[in-house]
Amino acid sequence: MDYAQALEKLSAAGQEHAMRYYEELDDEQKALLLAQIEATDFTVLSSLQQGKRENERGDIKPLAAMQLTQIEEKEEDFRALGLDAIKKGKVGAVLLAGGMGTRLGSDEPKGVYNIGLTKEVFIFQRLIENLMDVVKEADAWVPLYVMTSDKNHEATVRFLKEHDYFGYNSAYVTFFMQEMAPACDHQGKVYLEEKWKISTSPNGNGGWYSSMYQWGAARKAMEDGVEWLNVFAVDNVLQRIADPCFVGAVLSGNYASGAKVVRKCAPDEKIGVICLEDGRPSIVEYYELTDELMNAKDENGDPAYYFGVILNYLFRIDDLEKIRERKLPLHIVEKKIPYLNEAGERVKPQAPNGYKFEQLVLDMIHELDGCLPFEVVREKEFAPIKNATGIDSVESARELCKKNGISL
Ligand SMILES: CC(=O)N[C@H]1[C@@H](OP(=O)(O)O)O[C@H](CO)[C@@H](O)[C@@H]1O
Repeated sequence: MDYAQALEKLSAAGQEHAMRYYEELDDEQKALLLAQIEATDFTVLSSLQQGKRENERGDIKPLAAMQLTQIEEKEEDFRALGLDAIKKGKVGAVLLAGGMGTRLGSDEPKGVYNIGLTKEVFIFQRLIENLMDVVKEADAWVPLYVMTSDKNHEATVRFLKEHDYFGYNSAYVTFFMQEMAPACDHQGKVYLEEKWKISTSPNGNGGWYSSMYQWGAARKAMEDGVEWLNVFAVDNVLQRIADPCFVGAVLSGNYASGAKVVRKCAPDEKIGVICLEDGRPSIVEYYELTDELMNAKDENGDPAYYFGVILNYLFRIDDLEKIRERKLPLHIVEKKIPYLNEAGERVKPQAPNGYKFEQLVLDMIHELDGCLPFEVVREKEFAPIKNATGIDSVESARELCKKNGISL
């Protein structure tokens, strides 16, 4: 893309200011900026300019989960079915690791964070050790796809190589990168992070399959005979991955997808709740949950929206392929975005100064025809690390690891 084409693209989106330092740049910087303008989808910004700040939700109703007692009754059959699929190489695992450890006070990829007390225990290591349990049980490697981002790709690949993938067979590890979306001020104008670089951030965890496809990793998975993908977050160190029982339950019910859920520990716990939206499975994220939904009760007096997702989903690739071209809703999130001011100086804002645009994995569930909410024991499977201390922190996760006999 040359200067004139870039300017035309920017003008059409009302973003000409992104080239205001162009004349000051050297040739390499000019080329970088032009390439970024070519690659960036500015149409996401129009949702803000049209004044659409929030997702409009449909008619929300409760959705029953398959509960622990029901699972226990069929556990043996589910496990056998799941293990068979894993042995045949039909189940892959997708680690969503595009994020940084910023909230933990680290400048490194989140998975590189060491939660050990007496020895090094990195988040990535914990997750790989969990997956190894299944590899041993099935006596088969589970293909592992690791999603990184522009912010952490090299550091992640280097770290895992240096640690010899914590014993995982590297022939079964594939990396792909998450796409980025521009970040803008409250008026919808993109920020610059350098004179030659527009501020961008990872486009949310809903972009994982299209990124996996664009990088050729999805095609490779299909060619290798993978039929199901277990997507999971980097931050839950008790995460059971490619869990044979969960896989078997989803397969036996012939669902397009499954979601591991836990009973919420408080009405305002920060997890998304599984529900029906206009008759289809869906998830309302915690920051979009209204007081009415939060406090609704069922006929037994229990919370009507009791089950929250732990960001561990199983998807059938055939069904993902059907929805790959569909546009997922955009969630507009207010954030602190470092930027260059009028004088060209770098500013690290203390308060939110603009928006990032994200697609969310939970919206993929709504696009699919079916989803099995599958209850798990939270003390055994849910130890998310979001903060350094307090709720959902390194500290609380360590406690839970200890209770599960994991030495740190
Ligand atoms: C978009 C998305 O997937 N959000 C997830 C994710 O939220 P965070 O904002 O990253 O804490 O993790 C939660 C579980 O820890 C899950 O309940 C929620 O739905």
